[in-house]
Amino acid sequence: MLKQSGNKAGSSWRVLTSLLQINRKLWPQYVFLIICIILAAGIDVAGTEAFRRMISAATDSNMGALRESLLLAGGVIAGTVVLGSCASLLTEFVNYRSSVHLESLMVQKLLHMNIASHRNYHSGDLVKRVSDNARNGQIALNNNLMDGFRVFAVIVLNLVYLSAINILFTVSCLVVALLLPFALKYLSRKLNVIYGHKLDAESALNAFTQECIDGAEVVRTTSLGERTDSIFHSKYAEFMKWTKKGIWFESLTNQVNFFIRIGGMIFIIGYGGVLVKQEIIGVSSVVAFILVFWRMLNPISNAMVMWPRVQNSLSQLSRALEILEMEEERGIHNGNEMSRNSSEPTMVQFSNVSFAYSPGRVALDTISFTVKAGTVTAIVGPSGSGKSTILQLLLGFLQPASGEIRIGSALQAERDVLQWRSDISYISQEMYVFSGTFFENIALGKLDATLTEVMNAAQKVNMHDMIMSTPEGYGTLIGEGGLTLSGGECQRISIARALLKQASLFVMDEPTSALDGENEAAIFREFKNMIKDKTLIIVSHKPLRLEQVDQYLYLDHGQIVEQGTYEQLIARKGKYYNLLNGYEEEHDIA
Ligand SMILES: Nc1ncnc2c1ncn2[C@@H]1O[C@H](COP(=O)(O)OP(=O)(O)OP(=O)(O)O)[C@@H](O)[C@H]1O
Repeated sequence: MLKQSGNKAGSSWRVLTSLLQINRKLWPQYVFLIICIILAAGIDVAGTEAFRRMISAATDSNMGALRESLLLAGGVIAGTVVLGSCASLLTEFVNYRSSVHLESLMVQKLLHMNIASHRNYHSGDLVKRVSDNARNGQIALNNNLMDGFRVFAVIVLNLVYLSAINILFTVSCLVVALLLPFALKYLSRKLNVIYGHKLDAESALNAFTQECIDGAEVVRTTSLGERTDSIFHSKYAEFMKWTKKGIWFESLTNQVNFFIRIGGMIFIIGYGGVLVKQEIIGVSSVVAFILVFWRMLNPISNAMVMWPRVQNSLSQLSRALEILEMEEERGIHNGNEMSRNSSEPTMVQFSNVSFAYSPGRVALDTISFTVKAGTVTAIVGPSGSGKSTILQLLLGFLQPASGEIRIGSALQAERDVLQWRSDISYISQEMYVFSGTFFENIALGKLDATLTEVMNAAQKVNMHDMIMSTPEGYGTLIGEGGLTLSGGECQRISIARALLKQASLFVMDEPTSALDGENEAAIFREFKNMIKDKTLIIVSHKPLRLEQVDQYLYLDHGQIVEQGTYEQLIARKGKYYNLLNGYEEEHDIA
């Protein structure tokens, strides 16, 4: 089952504390930013006081007091400019650093996470979690939290200031202002639930869209078109349902916000007028109250929509954290053992190995075999018999439920998985060409490879002439945005990559499935030269009939049912014999 929903990482508080830990190197910058915000709120209060004094001085015709209040206003303007610039520069800095840091942690995690967990997610969903949820969620959270500090500081400092003028008036105004959070609490909670559903629906829609694009050929060449259309529309309708609900609730939130603002202002003007008439406060103080509340209502209104926004960014970030909490491959960070990384041939041994992808569905059932150093073993058998599972276990992508796997004297369960893999040259069934040049793609097998080494490898897989016929030769771009290669050419590139690695053990999963007879023969001729001092394990659907294969393992329903040389299996006239006969008849091979 592919995962779509992302609220596993837990409560908002847990997401917040995890992010604080992740960004601990940025704590000094965060603290400095908060100090700037508090100082800016203090300057805001000083601005109101300067205004109040100006009005008072003007009504009293006191020129000395007017000059002083103008000086104070000048200081307020200068302080606002300096602190505002510091705060915006720091905000940009922490936004950039924290989002890039989170994204890079996620990319590292994706490279190191257990392959079984990786398969639980759709690739489109993973891309969205890294490049959208992590980046936008982190930036939105920073901005919303800093807005929160700003609002808190503005409210507290302004209330202290107003209390110095008249406590009763201040408390009454505060009560009116506090109506806002209570009125909007219910709406915010609803909005949060809606945002969660909307994210899930959007994720499911994106994953399905990517599947349609990736499988475009299959959709077109089968009768899937109409079905695909109807699934897309139902997913789109689900997404739109939550989008519309979200818009409606946002609009309701804004309306409630508006009415409380206007009501509050009417209350302040009315009550202030009564206090002036009773000569308890002066007109300049009422103006100060009006100014402060006019300014405070904005932060309070923002505070009300801020919590749903914080919730939205936290639910985005919980999808990112879910990836960071995934189990990594065993021993990935140990690095305390020296790698063998030798090109000496080595023995491979499976002892009583069992594996099940899910309880009750056994893929491999207590299998044991030995591949002697420097020999070639072909694993054959019908589809679903467990051939690829053996390779996945050998490569350490999967862990056996029971039994042991050894390369030479090294026991897999005791070794760092990266060092273990450094001894293996793997040619996968899925040939992947990265976006880059021919040189870069082949040199992935050996990162310090020279052009001559890369050319040698390309020559061995019959690709050199083709590469030299392209405009830039080995510098020609291939993959996405570059030259498009055929399946067979991609396969030859990945074989060249593996040849360059020069490991002690070659493991090949259907290595020539996309090749025509001529290229297949050429590659196997080359293998013959290459593998004369190597151990080689080949998995194949086809009943490979290669003269250099020393041992065949015939797999059926997760068990090795036949084992021996070509001659032994033919003489036995068992399952391998039948498979070979059937294949040769089907392909008209004499
Ligand atoms: N990721 C997976 N999750 C669940 N079951 C799986 C998974 N991969 C393989 N299986 C099941 O495990 C069994 C062995 O699969 P495996 O891919 O090893 O067979 P195979 O012989 O390599 O098949 P093929 O030749 O078609 O590639 C099959 O029953 C298959 O359905």
